Amino acid sequence: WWVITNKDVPPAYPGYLPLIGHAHLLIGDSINLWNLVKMISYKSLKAEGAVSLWIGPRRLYFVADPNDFLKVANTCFEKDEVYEYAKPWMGNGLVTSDALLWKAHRKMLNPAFNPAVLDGFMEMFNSQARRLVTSLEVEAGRGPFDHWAYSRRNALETICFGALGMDFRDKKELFGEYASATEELFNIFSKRFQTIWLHSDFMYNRSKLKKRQDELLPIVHNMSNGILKKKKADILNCDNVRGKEKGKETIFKPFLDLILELSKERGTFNDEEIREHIDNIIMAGYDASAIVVTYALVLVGSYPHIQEKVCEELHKVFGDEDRDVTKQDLSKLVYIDAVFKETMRFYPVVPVVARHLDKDIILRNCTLSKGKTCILSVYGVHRHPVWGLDAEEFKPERWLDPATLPDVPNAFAGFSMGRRNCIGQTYASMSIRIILSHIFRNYKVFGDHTKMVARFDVLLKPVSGYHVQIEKKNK
Ligand code: HEM
Repeated sequence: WWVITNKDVPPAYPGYLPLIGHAHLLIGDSINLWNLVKMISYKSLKAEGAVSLWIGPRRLYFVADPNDFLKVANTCFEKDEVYEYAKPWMGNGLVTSDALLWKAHRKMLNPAFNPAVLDGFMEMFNSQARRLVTSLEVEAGRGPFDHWAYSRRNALETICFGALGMDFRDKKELFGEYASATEELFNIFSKRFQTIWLHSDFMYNRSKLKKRQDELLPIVHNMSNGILKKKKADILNCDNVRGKEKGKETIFKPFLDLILELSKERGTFNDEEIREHIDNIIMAGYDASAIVVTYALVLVGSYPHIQEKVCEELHKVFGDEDRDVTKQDLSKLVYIDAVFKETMRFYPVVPVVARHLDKDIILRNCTLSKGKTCILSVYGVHRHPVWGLDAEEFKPERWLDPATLPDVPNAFAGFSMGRRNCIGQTYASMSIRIILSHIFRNYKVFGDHTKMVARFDVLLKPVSGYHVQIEKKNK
């Protein structure tokens, strides 16, 4: 009642029940959870930016206003306690670490992800994109197929090769095992969140989900431990730690090299911390990038006029040449860039992030109090009225003219916002735009995103209706 009548507090979301609050709304699978996230986002937008929710006695705020999102994201850097669920996997890597450690480690890791370092990745991004194009050949002209499986494997190879300097490209089994273990772990975290009694460690530690988690963790840790062990052995043998391709040294410097150099020179990271950073980079980077490629193909495949513009632009820049995409090409491929951004706006792969409020925050229309959880809705920000009446439409054109973009600078949150945003965003943006340039130069794509069903399983993942058909283009 206090919340309903106090104008300083975000209004309560409908459906509150005594004792359990809104926990009953969580019941169901991860498709229901996604529908719930959308409904709460729209309600928050109607309520001028935010609503209050209760999971049992725990109070949560749900914020969907762009400026409020940024204010919370840049005021409180502490992650919410749900991130603790992932700690047995990711330890104190950047995604899950507490604010104090995060500040120190992020400062040290930022240089590894800066655009100048990433320029050295161009050749590798191109050769990985070509590898994806070649692997898709078997599907050309053969009807709808699951292209996510291809882009996921390719993205995992790219992250291992580019970020960690390890060539696992011919180890099929490793990928299959690792990818299904990470998929199941995400699913376990999501189920735990949806099952209120499993929020307590006491109950969770006695559950079947925890047992399964304990079986899966060695699979994912073996991969990162293997990478670390091999890298250290290479260094001891004075083998060059730079990325190597087909026996020749390439110019890119994997992120792991920087981490290892820092620990050697300054004793900054111990082995455990390095392993945790590896787990975070792989986990945070590979599937999110693969899913964006997946959504982009379905969306562009759904709109022939958009695909035509993509192809016109590619023809203008490359003519009939099948050459690599250069940095200069990327700056000319403005429509592909618009497709990439609009895909991320339309289907945000990370639809919400959560912070723990370590201080009171005064927002435009309400005050959030210290000690509570704040869910920041990327989806809500991307559907905010600042995007105009056509916010529900997939329209890459809106990105081409500043006049058709929102007049607030914080209306895009695909990589979160503020200082604790995605460290890998330039990597993701470069690699995805290069992949799209290669795919649309080689294939015509057909899809129908209106049939797509998605689920919220930490990431926003497609469940069905996302399969596309491809036809090889005559060169
Ligand atoms: C399109 C692909 C990607 C999307 C949509 C994405 C999105 C995000 C978002 C929304 C966050 C904030 C998460 C939170 O606060 O809970 C984040 C954090 C992070 N991302 Fe990404 N990401 C992508 C690709 C990558 C790649 C390729 C890498 C690594 C190479 C990466 C590494 C990270 C790391 C390490 C963090 C934690 C940053 C910190 O807390 O300082 N991401 N990402």
